[in-house]
Amino acid sequence: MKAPDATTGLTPLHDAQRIVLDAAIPLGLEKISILDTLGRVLGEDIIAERHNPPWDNSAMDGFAVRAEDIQQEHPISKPVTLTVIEDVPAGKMPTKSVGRGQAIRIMTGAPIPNGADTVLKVEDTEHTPDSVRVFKPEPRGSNIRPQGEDVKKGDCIIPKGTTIRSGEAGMLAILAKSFVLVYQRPRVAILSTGDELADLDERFSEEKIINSNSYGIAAAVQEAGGVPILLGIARDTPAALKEKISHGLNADILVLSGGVSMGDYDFTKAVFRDLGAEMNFWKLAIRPGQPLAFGKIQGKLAFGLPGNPVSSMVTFEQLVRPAMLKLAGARGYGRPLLEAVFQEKFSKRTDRRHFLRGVLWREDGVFKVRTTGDQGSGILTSMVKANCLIDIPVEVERINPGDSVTVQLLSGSAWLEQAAPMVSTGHRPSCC
Ligand SMILES: Nc1nc2c(c(=O)[nH]1)N[C@H]1C(S)=C(S)[C@@H](COP(=O)(O)OP(=O)(O)OC[C@H]3O[C@@H](n4cnc5c(N)ncnc54)[C@H](O)[C@@H]3O)O[C@H]1N2
Ligand code: MOO
Repeated sequence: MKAPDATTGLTPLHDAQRIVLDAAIPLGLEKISILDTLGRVLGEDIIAERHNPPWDNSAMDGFAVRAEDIQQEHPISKPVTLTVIEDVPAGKMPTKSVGRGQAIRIMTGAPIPNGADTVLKVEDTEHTPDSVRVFKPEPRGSNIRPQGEDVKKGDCIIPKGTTIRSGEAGMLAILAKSFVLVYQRPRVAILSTGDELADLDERFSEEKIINSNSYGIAAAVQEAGGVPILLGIARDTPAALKEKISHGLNADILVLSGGVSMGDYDFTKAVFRDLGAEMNFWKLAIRPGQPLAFGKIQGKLAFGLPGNPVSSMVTFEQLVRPAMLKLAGARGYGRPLLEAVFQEKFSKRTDRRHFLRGVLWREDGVFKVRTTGDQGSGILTSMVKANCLIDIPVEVERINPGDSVTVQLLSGSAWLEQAAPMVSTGHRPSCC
């Protein structure tokens, strides 16, 4: 790791990410039902034990024929007539072979009978129960889906480390895998610190503020595929902090928020050290989210995130989420990235990488992005409005409208849904 920058004393995010990822070791495996696999990471290679489709089958409703029987010079005026010898619906095997001058009526998905090498679409024919007239000759092999065109027996179809989506779930069913091995979901214990905090629904006096970080972080944990365990609020004493932390050490990751900066009541660092953690305390070269503690306590990853609500969310995104994904066995640890055209003026000092909360949309075939407005680290509405984080590198001092920027897409498809109404007005649709 590079030492913190000599003039600023700040540690590059990239170095912190490398240390965190090096410390994160994938969890064990468990066997689960196919119905529970959505979003889980596969812990085994899925090898096909049979072909899909299992046999050559028809891609159309029509007639299975021999190509050589339907080649004709004047199909409209002198169509060939074939004798229909059998009906094969999907789910039945043919019992007869197609001989010269013969056809078998066949439905989409049904196995191709022996002797046939081509399927005619029903709408290109005239037919009775016993005969079919062919008005449009098809080349040999038309409308036949060959055995194994999708999956070949013995091939690795879904590799270990794949996150299961609907396509993979369907494929598991095709391959008759009703139970599969997946990585365990990371359990993340969440603790908020601070005497100023009151918990949601608690009766509290006017000097208190509601603990929102625990709930934002819990949702972020779930979105990353983990299981949140809420430890509540620790008061600002080392003893209270230690006691609460001890409850969280059954989890795989411990995430604290608050108490990591320079205040008289900021004990996170000291308590982490007392608990035997080999501690990294960083002043990260990012904004928001400068002060941050990270280490291992009794083998568990422990993060002390900054208390400001946006800072805790942004540092979760950049450090905790990647660690969770590595624990969960995933192959990639980052969000999807896009290049977009910045729509505003922005300037900053060249000491920190900034993560601006942004609104991304597509207009005239181009991705465009603007900020959500004020970017203070206590302005949580900036996260509510955002569908992306705009990543402004450390060394960049100024961005002008029309400049290209990199954005990290936040969860789901919100950026697509929001695009249209937000573009024209620049605001969220108002509440009713
Ligand atoms: N002298 C310095 N002061 C501060 C520095 C610094 O470098 N030198 N850094 C500032 C930055 S940047 C940040 S970020 C904060 C981080 O402070 P802490 O992690 O110690 O957090 P707190 O002081 O406990 O709280 C900060 C702020 O966030 C609110 N908060 C805390 N926990 C929650 C919660 N669970 N839910 C909602 N809001 C929470 C808290 O009330 C404060 O307003 O330090 C700066 N100071
Ligand atoms: O890092 Mo603090 O998060 O800038 O407010």
